[in-house]
Amino acid sequence: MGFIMDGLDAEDYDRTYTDRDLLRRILAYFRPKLGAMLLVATMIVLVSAAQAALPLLASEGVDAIQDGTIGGVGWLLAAGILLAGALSWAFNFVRQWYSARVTGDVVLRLREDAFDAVLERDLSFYDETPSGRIVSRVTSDTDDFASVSTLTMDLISQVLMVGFVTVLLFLRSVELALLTLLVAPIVMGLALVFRRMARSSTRRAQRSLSRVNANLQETMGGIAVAKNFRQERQVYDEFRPINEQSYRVTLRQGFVFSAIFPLLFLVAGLATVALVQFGGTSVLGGGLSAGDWYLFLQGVSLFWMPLTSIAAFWSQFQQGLSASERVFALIDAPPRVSQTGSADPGRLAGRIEFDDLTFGYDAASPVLRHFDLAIEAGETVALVGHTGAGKSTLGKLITRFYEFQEGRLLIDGHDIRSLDLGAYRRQIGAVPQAPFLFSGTVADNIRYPRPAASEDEVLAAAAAVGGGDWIEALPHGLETDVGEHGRALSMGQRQLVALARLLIQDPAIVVLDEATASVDPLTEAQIQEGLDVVLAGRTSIVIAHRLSTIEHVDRIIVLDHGRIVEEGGHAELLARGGRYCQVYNTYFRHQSPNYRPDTGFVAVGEP
Ligand SMILES: Nc1ncnc2c1ncn2[C@@H]1O[C@H](COP(=O)(O)OP(=O)(O)OP(=O)(O)O)[C@@H](O)[C@H]1O
Repeated sequence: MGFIMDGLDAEDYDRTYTDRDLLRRILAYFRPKLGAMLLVATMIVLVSAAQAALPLLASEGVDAIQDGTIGGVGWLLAAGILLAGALSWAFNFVRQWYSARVTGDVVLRLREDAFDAVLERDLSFYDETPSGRIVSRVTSDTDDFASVSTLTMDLISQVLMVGFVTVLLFLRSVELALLTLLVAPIVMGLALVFRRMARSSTRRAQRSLSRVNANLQETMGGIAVAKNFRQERQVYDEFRPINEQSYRVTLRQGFVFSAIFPLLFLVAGLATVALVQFGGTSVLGGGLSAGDWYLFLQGVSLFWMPLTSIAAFWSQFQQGLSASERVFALIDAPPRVSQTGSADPGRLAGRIEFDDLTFGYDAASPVLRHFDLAIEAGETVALVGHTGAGKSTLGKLITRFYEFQEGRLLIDGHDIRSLDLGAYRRQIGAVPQAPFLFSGTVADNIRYPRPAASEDEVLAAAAAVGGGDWIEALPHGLETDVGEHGRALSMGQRQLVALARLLIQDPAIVVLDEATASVDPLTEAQIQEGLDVVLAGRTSIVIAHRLSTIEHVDRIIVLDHGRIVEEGGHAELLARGGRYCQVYNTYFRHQSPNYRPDTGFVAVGEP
């Protein structure tokens, strides 16, 4: 199937539930709504009885016409039909209203649970799963699930009506009733065969849709870059096959679903022909009244409607089932980061020790092998090294976003796995290269880690960073709106906000991925001053990209392919002429204020 199925594989955490498990999970969501469900069930019975009464009354009318008594009972029958219609409408209204409420409440809970599960996932989950796919599970999949419950109630109502009609038919003529029923197993058999095909094609259609979503999400996220490089065409070319795949998979699904109808109608048509033939002959022979025959012909259409609609709804039903499967898989995905204890770490001093630690994003190809490193409490360490050396990886392990495979990671001498994760993370301040700001004001963003922080605290934090001059440059000071993702602020200003935010958080350990984007010298100086304030008294691990940082830290650690190849102070390492000098020549030399092109190289000795 090649192209059509490319990229539609399950996510790592996807699983297939048995129908029983799935049903049990779904029912668990409905259980708290038992009262409303009972009311809906009662309404369903009443609606079905009222609807089944209609053909019965009409058949009485036909009989009355035949034996000439219609003049006497006609108005009574007409009133009865009117009443049955009105009651059926009223019961149906109550049923629809309550079932909409039940469904709405269930989707509300399911969506909350799914969103909760998403928030609980480790960062590794977000690295591996495109955000569009996650969004698709929380939104459209839960919607599809809602349609299952609505359909289930519709189906129950129809099946009940079939029950009433069947009883009526048997009361009138056992042979004709048996003839009508004879076809039911054939239809059910067809529906069962169809079930399996429908479920897998639906699952693929949903995956292809979430692929479209993921692509759109990524495109929107990087639209500025795409436009900058005039890559709109390439973006379009990437989108086209994904969209086309979704089209083909959906078409295939449509084909599978439409194949069942002609078959069902054929079987239904044959059964009706037989009834017309047998019934007609019986009426002529006097074995059956015209009214009964009419009832059978009406009954058979009432009887067929639910069966064909089961098949018609099957697509949505399957869609809903596999949607619920996808939502439950998201909710049930086991965490990668597993804590063995929940000890309260108290206020951390901040000593960090990697002890013979082995870690790989993929366990088969470790990034760190038997890695040892001790960072003392309050020490500021700069990690340097070529791209892919493992600098960010160390940060991700300290922030406990990833689970390592072997060895130990000790925080103040305690195994990191034994700590209460929430309490531990609250004491870790992580600043990514491009700090993320939420929509709102600068003050809101500074206050983010501690919403209860007072205005004065926010102002003090902002003022402590870079002398606070930067606040005056903002159009409305701390009340300036930062725009979506902080786009209304310059890169430098966003970094200053992130530093002030750290002061409000007051973490014991800071993991800072320095921005590579260059900022003007004034902002650079403000950031440096801000860093001095923010990092003072805390253990700091800086993935260093700025010369001024590496000149000031307590210790520089040079990483290469996940190993420490050199460590020490800036001057000491420069004098040594080793690996640090290579890194320095490549990344830091040109940042010196006295830099002239092709100057400032530090001699590197033979390794
Ligand atoms: N989420 C991930 N999944 C799989 N492999 C990853 C992931 N993140 C990093 N890696 C791999 O791990 C290795 C170390 O990456 P890491 O990001 O730690 O390097 P780095 O030194 O921080 O590089 P840079 O300076 O470019 O950020 C690289 O080979 C990289 O390809």
